[in-house]
Amino acid sequence: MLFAVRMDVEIPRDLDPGVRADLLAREKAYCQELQKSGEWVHIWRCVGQHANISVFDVADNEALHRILWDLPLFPYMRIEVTPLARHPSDLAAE
Ligand SMILES: O=C(O)C[C@H]1C=CC(=O)O1
Repeated sequence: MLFAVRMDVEIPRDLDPGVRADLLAREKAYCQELQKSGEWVHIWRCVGQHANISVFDVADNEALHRILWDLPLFPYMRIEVTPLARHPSDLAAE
């Protein structure tokens, strides 16, 4: 199942710099691990914002929920999930 996910990140400005650096490093490693497994298909930066739009290809809603819940930055994110279906005008669907 495909999902578009928008993640808006807001890390408190007063967070300890070491904690912040560790969180960002763990987030990057987790994201890249899921890209290698094929579940995190795309990640795009939203220009000028600490936000991304990503596409996930996962087994079901529960699998996506688990992935998002385990994001190291999860406590500092607002997340919007949109389930995707093939568009009838998509050439690939013909
Ligand atoms: O900066 C972000 O967009 C948040 C986050 C999601 C994956 C990752 O590596 O960082």
